[in-house]
Amino acid sequence: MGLDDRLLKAVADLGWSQPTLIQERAIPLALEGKDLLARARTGSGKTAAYAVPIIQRILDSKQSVREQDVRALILVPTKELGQQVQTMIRQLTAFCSRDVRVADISAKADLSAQRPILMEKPDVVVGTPSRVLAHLNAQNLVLHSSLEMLVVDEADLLFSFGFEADLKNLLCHLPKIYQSFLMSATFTEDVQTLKELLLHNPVILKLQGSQLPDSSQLQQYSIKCEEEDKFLLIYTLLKLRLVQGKTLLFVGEVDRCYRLKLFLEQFSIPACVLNSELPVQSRCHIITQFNQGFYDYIIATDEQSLADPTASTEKGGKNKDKEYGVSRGVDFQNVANVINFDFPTTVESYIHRVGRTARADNPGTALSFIAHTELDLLSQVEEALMGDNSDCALKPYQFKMEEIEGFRYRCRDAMRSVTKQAVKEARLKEIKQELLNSEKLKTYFEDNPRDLQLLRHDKDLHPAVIKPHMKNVPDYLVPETLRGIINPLSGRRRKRREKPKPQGVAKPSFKVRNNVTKQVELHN
Ligand SMILES: Nc1ncnc2c1ncn2[C@@H]1O[C@H](COP(=O)(O)OP(=O)(O)OP(=O)(O)O)[C@@H](O)[C@H]1O
Repeated sequence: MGLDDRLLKAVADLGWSQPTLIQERAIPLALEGKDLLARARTGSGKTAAYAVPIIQRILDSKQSVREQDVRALILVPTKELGQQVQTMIRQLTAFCSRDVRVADISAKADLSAQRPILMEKPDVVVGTPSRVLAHLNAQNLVLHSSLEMLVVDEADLLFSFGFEADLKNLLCHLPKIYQSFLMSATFTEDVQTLKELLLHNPVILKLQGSQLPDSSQLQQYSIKCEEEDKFLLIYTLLKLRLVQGKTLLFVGEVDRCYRLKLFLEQFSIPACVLNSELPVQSRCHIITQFNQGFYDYIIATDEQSLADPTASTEKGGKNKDKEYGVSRGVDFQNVANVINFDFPTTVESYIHRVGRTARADNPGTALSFIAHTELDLLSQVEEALMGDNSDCALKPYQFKMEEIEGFRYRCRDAMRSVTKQAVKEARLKEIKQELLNSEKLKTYFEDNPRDLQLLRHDKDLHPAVIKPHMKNVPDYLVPETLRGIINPLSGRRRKRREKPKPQGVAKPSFKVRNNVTKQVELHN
């Protein structure tokens, strides 16, 4: 591709031996100066597909003596994504960081606090449309003469996050001519509108019919179970370590995050929660630490309250952050499993959630619990993901619920402690805790940017109600078919003292044993 050696060295350090399909197609076209509209499935490496040519073009331009100026603007729908894009660009510019400077302004710091950063005119600015517009209006950022490249990442989400007006206003501050890239996992009407607004004669790259990797990389299962059984099943899967590797558990509402966390706590299964009420510093820290292997489980809500930005004014929603998005675009690394504890409400949401696993070339598993009220949604997802030969992407998860009946008593016992009041208290406690953490993080990381190991986010929220015996699983409760192959006692305390695991390829996730008579009939 004729890329600068410093860029190639950074790519090599990232361990990327070859470009992904979207990168192979998009980078040369972008280097030629073409506008691009790219749709590629989630996790396919879209960020580098635009970041590499941007960096290359900035490096090229630095060969002639030019004034330092903002040359590229990257618009993202969420703060999490903003931070992630900045990190990716920093990694790619590790060997030319003086020549290509990047600043992410999506975090909710004071405009005036971010002003000095923008005054230095970083080559690349990353931000949400509302944030960028605020800086443009305050004249902290001036783009009308310098901007050469504009990226709209996760373009399908920008409008649904309520950024339409901001974006249109923002365009008035841009020069007449610049190169644009629109990146999206799905082509929606909103993307079409954006295309007309931003792109001139674009090359359209529509790379994959399927929006998720195929079954050789991503295995998808569903199991029908009602409310109590969901808790029984998740407890068994996690406690008996039938689910292995880093796992994202998605629930429908913020309350449910805490309900599930408190429930698992009873069995000494630690988990972090991630939702729009937590401060952005904490959210980003949780994601970073999860990527570094500090935590095995994150219980997350996704965009439910976000699809409708007005939800932030509704009862109970006033603290929600409309620029929050966990299932969209965030690069959780080496996630072995996504579990839909509550089924998502739209097909797109399913794709974005499940797209957090099986990223790049890694394998992954998705398991969805389906209550009878969610059956219609399941059919919609199945229809949308139907393969060319009418194969259903989601296979039934063969699990003999009757074999784990013995655990029901414990499960009910634990559920009794998770009262509405306990959930309410936990929710408050967590937010207070995270606000404190967030302050600590802010000041601490200003001085120690490399040290991210300061705080944990998976501490117990309600230690008083935990009964010590619940932590262990007596042998007689373990289904005969599973005895000898699982080690429920190997777990938390010992593990937590371990050093963080090195990053690596996600391991096959759900236990498979040939000697288990169909109890866990999963991958080979
Ligand atoms: N050429 C490559 N070889 C190997 N891994 C890569 C390559 N390019 C990117 N990756 C890795 O693939 C993962 C997914 O990349 P990225 O986040 O850019 O995907 P995406 O297409 O933007 O996904 P989403 O739509 O979910 O945001 C990242 O962890 C990234 O480091």
